Amino acid sequence: MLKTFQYQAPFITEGGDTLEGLTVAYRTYGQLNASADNVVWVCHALTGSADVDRWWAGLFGKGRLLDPERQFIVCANMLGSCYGSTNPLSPNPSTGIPYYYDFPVLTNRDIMRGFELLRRHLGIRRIRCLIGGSMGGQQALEWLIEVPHLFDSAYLIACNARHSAWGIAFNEAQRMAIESDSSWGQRTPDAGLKGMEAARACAMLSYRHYQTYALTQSEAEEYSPTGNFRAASYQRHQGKKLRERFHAFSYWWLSKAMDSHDVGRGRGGVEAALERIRAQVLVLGISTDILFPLAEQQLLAKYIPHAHLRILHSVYGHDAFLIETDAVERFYFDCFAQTESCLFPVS
Ligand SMILES: CC(=O)SCCNC(=O)CCNC(=O)[C@H](O)C(C)(C)COP(=O)(O)OP(=O)(O)OC[C@H]1O[C@@H](n2cnc3c(N)ncnc32)[C@H](O)[C@@H]1OP(=O)(O)O
Ligand SMILES: N[C@@H](CCO)C(=O)O
Repeated sequence: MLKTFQYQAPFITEGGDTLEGLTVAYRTYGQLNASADNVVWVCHALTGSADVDRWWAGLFGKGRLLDPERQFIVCANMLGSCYGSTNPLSPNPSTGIPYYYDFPVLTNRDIMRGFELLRRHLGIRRIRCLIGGSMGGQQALEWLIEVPHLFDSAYLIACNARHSAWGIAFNEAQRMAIESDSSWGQRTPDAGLKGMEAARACAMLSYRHYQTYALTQSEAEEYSPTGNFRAASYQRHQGKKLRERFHAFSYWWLSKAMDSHDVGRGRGGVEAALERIRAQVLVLGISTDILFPLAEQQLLAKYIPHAHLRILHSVYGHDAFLIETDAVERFYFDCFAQTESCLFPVS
């Protein structure tokens, strides 16, 4: 069941804006044990939600990496997202109508502070393992740096210390697609949806890889050179699929939060920031990830004091972390099985 936490004090963003009545939606699975040392916190990616059992179903269940019979699992919807937390379509308490374009630009650090407020509200004092992939991994990093002694271990997948010029360029191209929709600018919840379809199709090129498309979307031997190509119909399907479950406001604002990502900001640079981390950290990179290339995970592993780097060889590109769940789990157990940080001992 989705629960909500409402923060009573004004929330001041990194950009100096104030949000009143901040809401963080979250789900918990399993029970906190007597020694309160079985908390696993999961940070979701761009269009995920607090329903980690749905979007990471392959990792979830008895005997799996995320096992509610052994762990107390928390997953919160990131601020700005449209799955229950405060976002641009939430009513502005001072007017009673949605913020729309007046919503402040949030940073990954703001989003992490939303998690931290929820953590205190829930009375959680230790986190056994913090797990995040992609944008969720970026937020997990922010948290590991900001509150280093809170965490025993972390699993950071396909993420980076600072969003790259390449990543920002991909996001800007997507925002341009949304902004070119003639309905963008209207104060209605469905503004920009057509543009968001194109934005998602553009994003797919960064979430997958040449090899993924070659493997799954190549034409059969006999095909019409002037007809509809499989890859073209796939792109359109992905756009429509997102349109049915997301809105352009969250998409636009979350892409800005991703652009803001730089763990070194105000902390003396990336290297100094990463060196503050105290947890045992497994960093996983994906061989075909063109959005968060391996060099970015190598940099994390170089400067995080207790880091282990592993590489998942996959044809699925960046999104392999959502698709190749057996491999994601295996890397975790191979790395942590014999350590105290392991989520459960392997006999
Ligand atoms: C409410 C919540 O809990 S949020 C949950 C949803 N959000 C998330 O899961 C966020 C993270 N998840 C994702 O990004 C994605 O779901 C992933 C990466 C895990 C998997 O992506 P998918 O789109 O499911 O996989 P894939 O790339 O193989 O595409 C399969 C889809 O494309 C369709 N497809 C494949 N080839 C073609 C084609 N040539 N033409 C048209 N459609 C095609 C398939 O029929 C399938 O459609 P369906 O999902 O509507 O059944
Ligand atoms: N496919 C992911 C984004 C990339 O991690 C999502 O839709 O959340």
